[in-house]
Parts: sequence; structure tokens; C-alpha cells
Amino acid sequence: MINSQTVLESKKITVEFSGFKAISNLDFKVTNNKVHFLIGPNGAGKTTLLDVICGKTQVSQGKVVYMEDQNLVKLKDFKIVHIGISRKFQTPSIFQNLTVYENLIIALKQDKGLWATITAKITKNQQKDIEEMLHLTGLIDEKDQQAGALSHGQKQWLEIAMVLLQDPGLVLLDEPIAGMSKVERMKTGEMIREIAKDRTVLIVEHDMDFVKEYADIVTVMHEGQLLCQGSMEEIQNDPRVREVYLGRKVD
Ligand SMILES: Nc1ncnc2c1ncn2[C@@H]1O[C@H](COP(=O)(O)OP(=O)(O)OP(=O)(O)O)[C@@H](O)[C@H]1O
Repeated sequence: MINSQTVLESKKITVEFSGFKAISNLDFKVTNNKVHFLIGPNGAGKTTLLDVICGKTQVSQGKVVYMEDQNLVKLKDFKIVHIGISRKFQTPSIFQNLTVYENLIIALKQDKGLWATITAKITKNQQKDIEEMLHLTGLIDEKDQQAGALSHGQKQWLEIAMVLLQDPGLVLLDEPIAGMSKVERMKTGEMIREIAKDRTVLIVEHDMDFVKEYADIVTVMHEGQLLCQGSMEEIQNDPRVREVYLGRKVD
């Protein structure tokens, strides 16, 4: 059993947009090797929190600490990727005209031009990493297929593989199952479980059935603040959660 270790901690962060507090004085913790979901009604501040963690949005107060000693709030987004936090946005940003394999090579090496990257020699270890990703995402048979010809779900998985090739300790996912079929959702859930065996995964999600099935821990946000945090069972039994979701199904 792995000891619980704090991977990320926000300390009293506030985010303001023209005086409006999208996040207000938020304390929040993410522990290692867990599938951690972030839920809450529209406008709760979930996306803003992910934006802060990956350096896309600045805080007006507070700090966000990664692995106990790295304050993220002053770091540029590329530096945050470099220290081990990668995010997969909702819209895939893959190269449609390149093959699955070429897309994965690009994810490995980003310091060269596109053509130089694709044609450059990769090491045995990099080759092994790519193969591992192809198996994890079930894309091994589509390896030489053009990415643009993949199904919606497969494109999402390819991007997950690309994010993982950056070798993050913390993976941020924005509504990863949006637009997926039931089978694709299940595959994605199993994939996330697998990923969380040696990384931490933080997911913004609206689909409560998915959260219920795959969450180790759930944080509920409301109006820029943390409402509560716990297992899905604890969250479902919390009257405050029922109240903020008024009429929306939590169970
Ligand atoms: N760039 C911005 N400028 C002004 N207001 C913003 C900006 N980004 C977010 N907001 C506001 O901040 C609040 C929190 O938004 P955020 O997108 O983080 O919520 P959310 O919980 O992700 O909602 P949803 O589930 O609908 O995506 C909302 O009231 C939103 O309108």
C-alpha cells in the first residue's frame, strides 16, 4: 500500500476577473495515485482552478504548491509541464494529417521543427514508451492510421497518450468522456484507473454516473469555494451537496 502523499495543495487562492471572484480563498489538496474528480454546478470555478494549476490563469492571492516545494503561481505554463503537470483539454489538438504513431513521436520531442521531429531517430526507451501508450489506449492497431480518421473517442485517447508521453506526475483532464459512446466511456474509465496506478489524475466532470464508477475521491466546488471533499458515498450523503445541486441528480 502506497502512503498517502500530498501532490498538490492550493493555499487560500483567489482568482478575480474584473473584480468578480471566480475562486475565493480556496484551500484544496490532491493526494498521490488517486482518481480525483472535481465537480460542482456551472460556474463553480472548476475550470478556473485547472487553469490556475496549469499556469493559464493567474491568482490574485494565495499559492499553489506542487510536490511540497514548488510554488506554481509564478511559473509559466511550459515550465509547469516541465516539472510534471500536464493537461488534456476537451478539444483534441492532434495533428489530423499525421498518423497515430507520428503524433506520438511529436509528443516525445517538442524541441525541433515538425518534420525534423518526425524523421528524427528515437531511442529504444522512447520506442518502448510509445508502444506502452499504444497498448494502454488500445490504439495499437491504428498505429499507422491517419489521426483524422480516428473515431471521436480514439482521438481523445490519442491525446491522453500524448499527454502521458510528457511523463507527468499529475494529469489534468477536462471532461474526458464528453461526446463518447457508452463503450468508449467505459474504456476511458478503465484507462484512467490504469493511469492512476502510478500517477495522480485530477478530472473536471459533469457526468455523475462516471464519477460514481471511477472516483477514489471527489471535491465539490460551489461559487468559487470548496463545499466538501470525500468519497462519492460521503459526497452523496452530504446535505449541502444536495442543496447546491437542487433538482439535479447527484445519486
Ligand atoms: N476569463 C473570464 N472572464 C470573466 N469571467 C470568467 C472568466 N473565466 C471564468 N469566468 C467566470 O468565473 C466563474 C467560474 O467559471 P468556471 O468556468 O471556472 O466554472 P466551472 O465550474 O468550470 O463551470 P462549467 O461547469 O459551466 O464549465 C463563472 O462565473 C465564469 O463566468
